[in-house]
Order: sequence, then structure tokens, then C-alpha cells
Amino acid sequence: MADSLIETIRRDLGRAQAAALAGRAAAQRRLADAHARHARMEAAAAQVPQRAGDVREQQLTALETAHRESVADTAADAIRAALASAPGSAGDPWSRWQPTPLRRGSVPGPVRIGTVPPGVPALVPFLDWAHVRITGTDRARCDAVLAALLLRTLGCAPPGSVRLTGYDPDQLGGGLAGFAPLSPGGLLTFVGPGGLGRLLDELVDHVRRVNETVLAGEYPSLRAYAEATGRRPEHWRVAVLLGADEPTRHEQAQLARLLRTGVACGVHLILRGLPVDPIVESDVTTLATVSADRFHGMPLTVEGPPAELVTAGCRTIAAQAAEGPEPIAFADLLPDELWTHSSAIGLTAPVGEASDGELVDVSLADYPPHALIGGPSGTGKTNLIYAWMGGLAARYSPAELEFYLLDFKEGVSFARFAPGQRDPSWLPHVRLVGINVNTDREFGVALLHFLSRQLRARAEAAKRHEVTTLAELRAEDPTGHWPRIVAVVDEFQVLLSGRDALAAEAATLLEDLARRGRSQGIHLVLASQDVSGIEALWGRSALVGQFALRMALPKARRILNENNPAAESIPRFHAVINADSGALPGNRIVRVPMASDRESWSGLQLRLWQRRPADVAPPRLFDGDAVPVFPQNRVPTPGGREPVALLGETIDVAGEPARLRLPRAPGRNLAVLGTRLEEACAVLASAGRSLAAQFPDGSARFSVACLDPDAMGPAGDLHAALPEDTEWYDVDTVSELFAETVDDASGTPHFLILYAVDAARSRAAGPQDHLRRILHSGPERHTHVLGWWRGVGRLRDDLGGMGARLDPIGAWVALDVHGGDLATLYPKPGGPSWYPRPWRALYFDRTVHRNAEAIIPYGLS
Ligand SMILES: Nc1ncnc2c1ncn2[C@@H]1O[C@H](COP(=O)(O)OP(=O)(O)OP(=O)(O)O)[C@@H](O)[C@H]1O
Repeated sequence: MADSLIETIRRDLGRAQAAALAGRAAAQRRLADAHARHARMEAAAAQVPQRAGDVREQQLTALETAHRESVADTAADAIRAALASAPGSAGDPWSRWQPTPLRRGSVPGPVRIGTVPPGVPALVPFLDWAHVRITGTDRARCDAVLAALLLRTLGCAPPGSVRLTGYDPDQLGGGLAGFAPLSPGGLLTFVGPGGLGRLLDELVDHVRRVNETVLAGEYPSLRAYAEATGRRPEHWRVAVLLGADEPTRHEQAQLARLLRTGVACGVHLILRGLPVDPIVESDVTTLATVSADRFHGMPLTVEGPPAELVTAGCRTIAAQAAEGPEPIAFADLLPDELWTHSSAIGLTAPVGEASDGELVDVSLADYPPHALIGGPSGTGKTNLIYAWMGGLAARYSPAELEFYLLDFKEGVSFARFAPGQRDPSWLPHVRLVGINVNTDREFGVALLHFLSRQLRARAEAAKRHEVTTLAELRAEDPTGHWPRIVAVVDEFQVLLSGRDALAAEAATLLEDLARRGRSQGIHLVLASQDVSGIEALWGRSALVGQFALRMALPKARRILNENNPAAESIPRFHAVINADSGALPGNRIVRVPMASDRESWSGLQLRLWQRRPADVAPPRLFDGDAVPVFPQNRVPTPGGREPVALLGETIDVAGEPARLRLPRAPGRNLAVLGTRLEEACAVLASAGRSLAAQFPDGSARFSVACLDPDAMGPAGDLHAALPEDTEWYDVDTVSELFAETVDDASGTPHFLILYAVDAARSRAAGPQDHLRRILHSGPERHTHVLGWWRGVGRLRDDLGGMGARLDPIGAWVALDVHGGDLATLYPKPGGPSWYPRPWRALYFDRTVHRNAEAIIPYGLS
């Protein structure tokens, strides 16, 4: 399948290149024909006797005009075609020439050596296409052709990828003097007068080696190899042979071999003066003879480069070559065609290149199922994740691969995968992005729970189909939706930090996912800059063992085996990839391209986004720094079985509202506990507004009482948002509300929304008795209190003081109240584990919860 694809691509590329060359050659032929026709006409005209009449003269003028126009058109075509096929260093005028190297793996086109009338560039195919023989009697013109050919060729090729050897017995290298700056770096060497045979032997050997070990019967030429793979594993070898002596028989034989076989293996000869056996010449298809005088029969104006440009250009090229090859670009990691791979047996994409230029693939599959990425801050972990994700997202469609991404760091590195205000595009594979999660470990745990549920669903489906692996399940259930799931958690050590119930829960979930995820196509990628994260895992050897794929950035510690120091010595932007749990022999060192800057990433995301299937929704974005807005569209509609109050957003994968059901049943009151005024008001506002939406036309009664002057603003806002007949009470009138409500037997639902309700007690004892009775027996009559108490102690006082039963409070939302203080309201000894933090609350409803859950109050505006 892959072979035939490569074959098709190779054929198409070959055809396109051939068509371009043929087009240019045809235009040049037409031009030459037109010139020849013109010459014939002129000759004919000269034969015409003087006595020929005016008529004939006119006919000739008309013919002449038509000819000129046709020549002009053809010439314009030829110029256009030539300019297009020799861009940049291949054809730019010398006045603005500079090296413009092709991307590695590209196939070079022809280069310009001069022009033919009327200014059509004369192009010569060279690297990957032909050997060149330069003929002509004028040495200076021949030198100029050679210099143009060489300098343009060097300027087009990636620096260092062309190795020149000069054989110049007459001038002892003088013919290539300008190219001397290439010598110190080994890009130009000379062989002495007696050295031709040795040079040819060496080149023949090189050809043999390339044929045997590189092409290995799989590709007909390095050009085909490069077209198929986008890589070029060998340098070009260019031998400039300027000899005039008759070669020996052996040299002739070697020359003939190279002429026949060199081009396919990247060995090119430039011959001047060296005789070529006519039999060999007639047999060789890859020898371009270039006369320094005429080109396709037309007079050639040779354009040799100025001497100082040759030196300066070679100096630049030598310097660039010394710096080493340009790092591969992110684009080099991407396949030619998007979304053609199947993830049935695994996920594979390259993350960079090895020192031999080979792309290094990194896989997740049954083995290795999970990855650990480590390196100090700023060493490129995020960039490596981008590079890998890009390669994967380009190969596998969203039906094959889904990402869940969580970043415990401050900052927004994953935010761009979700639609934003500046860039509406999003990555279609991403189902969830969590950013600024640093204080919300609950969100990390929620993701792990979500993945566990996916795992269970897959395991059950596998059982139903009597299979054990994802690959088998997909084969048995081809219409099912079973993408591989990759969950990336950056700075995952945060999840395991804190010796508390949450950390323990996270570790247990991780261990289970790591163990059982492997066969169900659920893969974990955990990244950390901090050894402690790795150490946290180290304590659980069963867990660590599952993370067989290790990626260590420079100076990463403890990601690889203890006796594997490779990460210590790799340069910047490199990584050690090891799919063997960090064992020394498994090391592959890669150079990772820049993938995380906007220019590199955006183009890919846009392409993938434009291709997104219609049924794929944008990812859910959880931003720990954002305040969620009240979800009007999630409020229950009137006519439900029982009223439901929305209190805030749950810290969960779906971000569902936290709901409080208020049926006619004892204990159906809500206590908001703590001193944080804004959050308390936000919770009451959400509850009040959501309840009001379920009771149109005065079918329920709402009463708002505000006993804290600081809460007047928000309480007033809620009052204004509730039905018109909502009553308003303050510290002076609230006792009337209690007195009137305590014996209300009308059965009409009545919601008392009470701000700082504990302040009533300081006034008089009477209202307290009423309030206590309302809390106790109101809910059965559909009278519910949604009250804010500024501390658990104050609530207890309102319910009867020390030892009072807190049963009437069936549900509570705690703000800045520590877990231990909530013990009396919680079924488990010691209370819930809760570390109060801004704009977060802990919600517990004893009728539904086993454990309290963290929520985020909705914003007031
Ligand atoms: N291969 C690369 N080529 C060029 N620049 C890179 C490469 N990798 C990373 N960088 C640059 O280095 C900087 C740090 O990279 P990155 O954010 O990926 O590191 P990190 O290890 O995730 O750091 P932190 O943990 O602090 O977020 C970035 O500015 C990034 O642009």
C-alpha cells in the first residue's frame, strides 16, 4: 500500500519535472526554428532580382512583421518558462545573486549560464539530471560557463551537500581559483596531475557503495529516493575534470562507468578537454554537452559571475556548511497527505531527525503504551509535545485519534488548540483543553475519572465482542467509534503533590489507567520539569514500568536509566528518545524542529480545521483563571418534577452545572458557609435566578433578605432579577418574614434567599426560633431556605447551639471554611479534605454525594 503510494508520488513528481523541462526545451526549440526560418527568408530575399515589383516587396514586409511578432511571442514564452524553472540562485542576475539553498530532500532544477537572443536564459540541467561537458575554443568563455554552472549549483544546494574535486593538470587548480574558500571545510579538494585514475577509482567505488547500501534495489536513483522520502542520505560528488591529456585505458573505462551510472548515485562530472570515447558518448543519456559559443544552435552570451562574487559566495556557503545543516523544519515532520493512517495497532509520528538525517519515529501502541517527558524549564518539552502532536494530528484523522490536554503550569500553552478570539480555528482531534489548572488538581482527577470510564466502556465492548485489544475490537466492530486516546498532562507532578486524599486518588487512577489503558488504546503522556514529579512516580514501580517510552530533554534527570547519562550531553533543542524504559542501548538522539511558534503551528491547524468532519465539535476549554458565566441555556424549564437550583460549575470534564434538587422533603435547604462575600452572593444569585426561571406567572414565592450592608448591591441585583412580586427584607424586617413564613400552610413553593442570615440573631432571639422551625419543617411544605451563614459556628448557633442537630441542612456550599470545621456536616470522620482558595467552593448534598465536590461559582455579571 505504502510502496504503491510512494511509487505513484515518485512517478507524478518525475512527470511534473519532466514536463517542465520538456516545456522549456520545446520553447527553446521553437525559438531556434523561428530564427532558422528567418535566416532562410533573408537568404531567399537576397536572391530576388532587383526588378521584383512593389507587390513582392510588400509581401515580404508583411511576412517579416508576422515573423517578428511570432518570434517575440515565442521568445516571451521561452523567457517565462526559463525564469520559472531556474528561480533564486539558479537563475537570478549576478547583480542580486546570493545563495538560496533548496530544502533538504528537494530535487534541484537547471541553472543559467547565459542568454540567447533575444534575452532567453540558457539553462543547463545538472545536479540529479546530467553530467556536463563544456566545449569551445575560447578558454575565458569556457571558464565563465564553468564558474556560472558551479556557483549557481553550489548556491542552490543545501550548504555542504556538494563536495567538489578539481583535476586541473594544466593550470594546477587555477581554473577553480575563485572557489578556494570551500577548501578549508573540505568542500573542495584537488588531485594532482597524476591523480585522475585514483579519483575515478574512488568515485566508482562511491557509486558502488551507494547502489549497494543506499538505493539497495529499492530506488533507481538518489533523485527518486529524495522524491519518495523527502530526504537525501548522500552528498553530491562533483568532479571537475579539466585535463587535456589522453586518459589511459583504465581511466577511460572508469570514466565510461561514471558517465553511465554516476548521476543516479549523485556523482556528477564536469568535463572540459578530456576526450570521451564516441561509442560511450552515443550510449550515455545523461551527458549534456554545452558549447561556450552556441546554445541550441543560437549564439550564446555567456554570463560568468564576477570574480569577487565567486569568492564571497563560496565564503558564505563554506560558513553555512561549517555551522552544520539547517535544522529540519516542522513541515518536514508532516506527511504529504493528511489523515491517511490507521491507528488500529498504534500511533506513530516523527519528532525530529537523527544526526544521519533520518527522521526518528516515536510510537504509542501496546508497547510502549505510555510516555514520560522530562527536562528542566525552557529546554523544549512543550515544543517537543507540539512537534509530536502535529505529526500525529496530520497522519491520523479525528476518528482515529483524540487528544485530552492538561497543563498544570501557569500560562496558556495549550490554549491555541481551542477556538480563541484572535484565531477561531481549533484542532479537530482535541476534545478537552485544560489550562491554568495549577490550583485545580480536582480537574486533573476529573480527567482521570473520565478516562477510567472510557476504559471501562472499552473493556465492556471488548468483552461483548470476545476480544482483548483495541485492534481486535476495531476489527470486530468496524462501525464503532474507537479512536486511540492520548492524554497529555504537562507538569503532572502537581497532580501527585500534597500528601492528601486527592493525590492518593490521582495516583491510584493513574496506576490503573497505565496498567489497563495499554490494550484499550488509552495512552498517557506525562511531562515534568521537576524531578519530584518523577520521584513521585518512582515510588510506584508498577506505575513507572508502564511508561516505557522516555523522552529526555537536555539535562533531564531520572527520566532515563540511572546508568544512562545521554541527556547530560545533548545540545539544545535535542532530545533522547528511548522506547526501552530508558535503557542505554535504546537511545536515539534527535534534533527537534521548532514547532510551537505561531508560524510553524498555525498553518497546520488551519488546514486540519478546514478539513474537520461536520460532526466534530470544538474542544471544551477549561481555564482555571476564568470565571464561568451563568449558563442560561442549562437552566431547567418550567414543569419539571421538582425545582432544581444551579450553584456553580463542576470541575469536571463536561463542566456540568452543580445542581441542588429541592423536592418536598426534610432537609432540602442550602447553607452557604464562609466569609467570602462575593462568592457567597454569586452562589445565591445563581440559585435564585435558576429557580425563578422554573416558576412563571407567580407560581412560586420568592423572598430576599439582606442583613449585611456590604451585600446590598448583589442582593439588590438578584431581587431585581427575580419575579416582580419578590419581597425584600432587611435587618429590621426579616423577623416579619420568619414569623409569617413559619406557619404558612398554603403549599405554594416559597424560596427564602437570605444574605448573612446569622446577623438576625444578634438582634433578638425570637426570629431564631422561627428560622429554626422553618429550616426543620419548611421543606416538607415546599418552603426552602437558601441562606448564607458567615461560619459553621454561626449556623450551629442558629440551629440551637453546641450539640444542635444539623439535619435541616441537607446541602451546603463551603467557601473559606477548612475541612475540619465541616466535620459536623459531613458523614466521614474528620470532614472533607478541602483547602479554601479564591473563587472555588466545596459542595455537598447528602442525598447525592459520597464525597464533596469542588465547584466554581458562576460570575455575577
Ligand atoms: N526545537 C526548538 N527549536 C527552536 N526553539 C525552540 C525549540 N524548542 C524550544 N524552543 C524555544 O525554547 C523556549 C522554551 O521551550 P518550551 O516552552 O518548549 O520549553 P519547556 O521545557 O516546555 O519549558 P517550560 O517547562 O518552562 O514551559 C521557547 O521559547 C521555544 O520557542
